[in-house]
Amino acid sequence: MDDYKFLFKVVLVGNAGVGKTCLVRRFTQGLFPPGQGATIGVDFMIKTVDVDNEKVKVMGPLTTHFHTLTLVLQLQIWDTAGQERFRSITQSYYRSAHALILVYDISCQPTFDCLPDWLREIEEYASSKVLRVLVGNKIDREDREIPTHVGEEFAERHNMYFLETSAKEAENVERLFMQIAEDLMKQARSRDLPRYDASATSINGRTSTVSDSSCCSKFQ
Ligand SMILES: Nc1nc2c(ncn2[C@@H]2O[C@H](COP(=O)(O)OP(=O)(O)OP(=O)(O)O)[C@@H](O)[C@H]2O)c(=O)[nH]1
Repeated sequence: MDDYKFLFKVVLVGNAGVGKTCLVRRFTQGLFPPGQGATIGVDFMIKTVDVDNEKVKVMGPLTTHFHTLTLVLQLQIWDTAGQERFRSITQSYYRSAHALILVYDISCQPTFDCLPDWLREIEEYASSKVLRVLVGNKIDREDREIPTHVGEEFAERHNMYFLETSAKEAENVERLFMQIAEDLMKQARSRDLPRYDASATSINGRTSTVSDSSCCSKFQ
């Protein structure tokens, strides 16, 4: 059995208090922390999100047989501080991100108004290939200020995926991260999973990389 471990870096950004930490805690620990304090600098968590098996045909000079590959997918989720004073620290985490989640609070107009500033930062510091997702959080709240279609239009205009979530009510949180994982996995598969052909007698020792900034390796 051969295992391939894919590690993808996902970074959350957005104004202070929009719920970045709560989204991460909901996804990684299944809870909504009471009295969540502001993030200082950057925090990170790892979650193994998917284990997939793939049968591949291995054709040797004498025999042809099937091999089962176990694909293990991990998300390394970086939760950055929204406060301005941490900005120079958090910027340094953009570069190696495979996906960036830009979060605003649907009940707080200023967090939406700041999105263009965040996009400028992303453009300046992140890879141009980064997967960008816009998230309107706190949809459980009744004092909504930003209608869904406004968020949707903004995302469309800037080539981003869009999703509304509630970390509190666990709405769309799993879907958000799983969609990202699936997309990144799709990219990785189309690029770098080893190919098996007539000349391949052994698949041992192959290493798969997700992209130039990735950390993805075969483990024994
Ligand atoms: N109603 C509601 N409140 C939420 C939700 N998500 C987070 N909150 C609340 O919003 C506040 C800020 O949440 P955090 O997760 O700390 O926000 P943050 O974006 O990580 O903030 P910084 O670390 O300062 O950047 C907390 O009081 C949370 O309880 C949500 O989905 N619904």
